[in-house]
Amino acid sequence: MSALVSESARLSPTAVLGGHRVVPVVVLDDVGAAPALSEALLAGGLPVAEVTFRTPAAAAVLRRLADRTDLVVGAGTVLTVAHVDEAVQAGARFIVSPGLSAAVVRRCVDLGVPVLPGVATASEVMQALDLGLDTVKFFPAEANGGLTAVKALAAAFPQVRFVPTGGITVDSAPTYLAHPAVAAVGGSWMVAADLLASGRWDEVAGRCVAATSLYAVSPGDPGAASDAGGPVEGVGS
Ligand SMILES: O=C(O)C(=O)C[C@H](O)[C@H](O)COP(=O)(O)O
Repeated sequence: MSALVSESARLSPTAVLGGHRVVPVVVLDDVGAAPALSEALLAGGLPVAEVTFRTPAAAAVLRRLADRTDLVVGAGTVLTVAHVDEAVQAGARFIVSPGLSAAVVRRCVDLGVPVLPGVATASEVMQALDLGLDTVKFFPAEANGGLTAVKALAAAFPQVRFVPTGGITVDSAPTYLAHPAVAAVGGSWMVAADLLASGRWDEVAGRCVAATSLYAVSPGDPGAASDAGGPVEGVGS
């Protein structure tokens, strides 16, 4: 294994997920709701959250969620190097972007934080490969051709794994997850804004249970759930 491959494996954003293959994408502007959200995710058996940097409260929400060492919390909608720094300081254990910024990727690599940049085209996959990555988000998945597009990209790039996100539902997720090039999917359906706003935590937990029923968590996966509280530097090591 080359040094480049070894490094990219160490920084794999999916290794940090502890074998989980659905990433709840959270948009929350009420920091006070973070503890209840943590409990709902844990009760639903899906101890993972991507907190999007789309609200002024994002860093504070991320910090509150990351207080729980039994949750793996990352940051989404990370657009700039400054966002990366803010997210990591708040406890983000992985970074997700809607697009591919070499500056964002390089900052994450420098900090030793797994990064999942968004791609929508073959050219962007090639840029990700040039940056030493082997796992990318496919975004916005449904708007860009869905599973048909994933299959076409995977045929050209068999060394790449994809995390389709954007427009995916509990109904469409299984067909994505069944494709060998799909490492995981992201989505907001189990943490929908209306559920969070109205405090329907039982429904959030129930949707998490339904999401986890779509895949089997392999105990042999790198960064397995028992390591969920480990430091970023330990991911995949
Ligand atoms: O900006 C980012 O980095 C993101 O992560 C965007 C989210 O992945 C999508 O907004 C989730 O899409 P829905 O499941 O359709 O709500």
